[in-house]
Amino acid sequence: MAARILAAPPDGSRLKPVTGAPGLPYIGQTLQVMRNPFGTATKRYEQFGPVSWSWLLGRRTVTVQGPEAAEIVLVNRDKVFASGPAWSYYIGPFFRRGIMLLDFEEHLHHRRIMQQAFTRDRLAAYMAAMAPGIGRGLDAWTPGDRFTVHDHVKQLTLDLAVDVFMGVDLDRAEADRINGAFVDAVRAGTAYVRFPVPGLRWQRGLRARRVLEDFFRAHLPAKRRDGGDDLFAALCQAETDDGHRFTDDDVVNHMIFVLMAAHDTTTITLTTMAYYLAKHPEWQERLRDESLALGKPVLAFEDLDALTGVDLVMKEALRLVAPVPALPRRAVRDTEILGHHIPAGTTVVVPLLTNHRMPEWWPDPERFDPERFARREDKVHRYAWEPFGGGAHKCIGLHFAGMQVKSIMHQWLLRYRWSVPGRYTWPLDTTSLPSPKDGLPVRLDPLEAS
Ligand code: HEM
Repeated sequence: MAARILAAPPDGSRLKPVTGAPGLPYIGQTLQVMRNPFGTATKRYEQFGPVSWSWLLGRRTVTVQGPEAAEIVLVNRDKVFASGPAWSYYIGPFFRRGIMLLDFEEHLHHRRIMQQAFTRDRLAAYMAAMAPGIGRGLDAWTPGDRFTVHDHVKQLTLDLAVDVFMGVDLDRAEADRINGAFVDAVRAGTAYVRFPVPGLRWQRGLRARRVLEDFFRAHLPAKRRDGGDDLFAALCQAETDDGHRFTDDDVVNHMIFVLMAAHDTTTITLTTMAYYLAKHPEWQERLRDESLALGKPVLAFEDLDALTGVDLVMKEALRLVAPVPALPRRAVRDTEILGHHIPAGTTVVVPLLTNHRMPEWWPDPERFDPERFARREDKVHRYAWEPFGGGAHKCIGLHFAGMQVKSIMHQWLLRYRWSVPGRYTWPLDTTSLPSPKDGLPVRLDPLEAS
């Protein structure tokens, strides 16, 4: 494909233009990137280096590969890369006014209030609150030959979110309705047709947003009145030292966003861990031995650092399959990245999914090798391993995520052993957030019987 420049650098600037093989206007490389993100990224890097452009989902998009460029964009020293306008293009109608869609002063204001819902004491309370739900959820799993991990884990994390985040009792039908709305809202972000057509992703996303807003608005007055240990109550009560609080609209918008941010990402992490632990039974046994050695049916806050194996496997799973595959930003002024001219208004994308498998930064990147984190291969660059992003928008829930993933994995390892046939390779769908097309069917055996 013919190489073309994005825009000529200003005269006398000594900057280089961004080059790329943009493809057809609007569509460009969308299909290639979604269907084969790794192959497409490698080819691009070989041809154009770390900074290149193409049409992607209707936008002229600069993709910056590798940790050096990622650091420039995410750390954002000159406040030139805005998150809101970039993310809004993909998910704005469904997740508007979520914290990730706010920028600069306003973002900082909301982030300082939200931080109150993620203090150490709050985290310890969430962790204690989720333990019984994890046990109940896992006990309800039916062992067998074709147990679909992804679907069951998604159900479990949603049920936990209802418990720990919302603190409300929902019957199965209502929980399913809310889960369905989240699924539709997330999938709408990567719709090819980006306006409402009945039955297509975009329209389903808009309908889902209404369902979620009505749901949280209906529960809000009681939550403000009664308080509680859940995240919903925490957001209602959160107050900074100088007395700033969230309005009702803020609480609804943040709840919708945080639930989405929390439940899909941990589901993908656990599913990826389960896949590699099925492919590498020696690792599954090592983790199980550690959990057995702990001698506790339920993981406590102070045990989080004790399970070193699960920590390594979680990190490696997040490297191999970054649950948030790419982070978009919009340049609000003319700027530069690694000596390339980026005109104001350009969408810039940091591709976490493919950055984590660059052979330039990771030895044998396709290999599942959790020990690489014990050897600290990630130290090659601060942004080589970046599943939680970085800078002002760095994941506010990263400790929560670790806590939830480890709590679930601990109880899971103590109850079940799981396996896949030796020749099985999962079909990873990368057209939205990454997930296995087949739901990851495994053979699940109760521990005492296997
Ligand atoms: C393994 C699980 C998770 C992963 C991989 C993950 C990843 C990320 C990433 C990459 C971002 C940055 C987005 C950007 O810069 O554009 C982010 C932001 C965010 N995450 Fe997570 N996340 C996870 C779990 C969670 C959980 C459990 C919660 C809440 C309990 C959460 C809440 C948020 C929020 C609120 C933001 C926006 C922060 C801001 O804009 O200031 N995440 N997450």
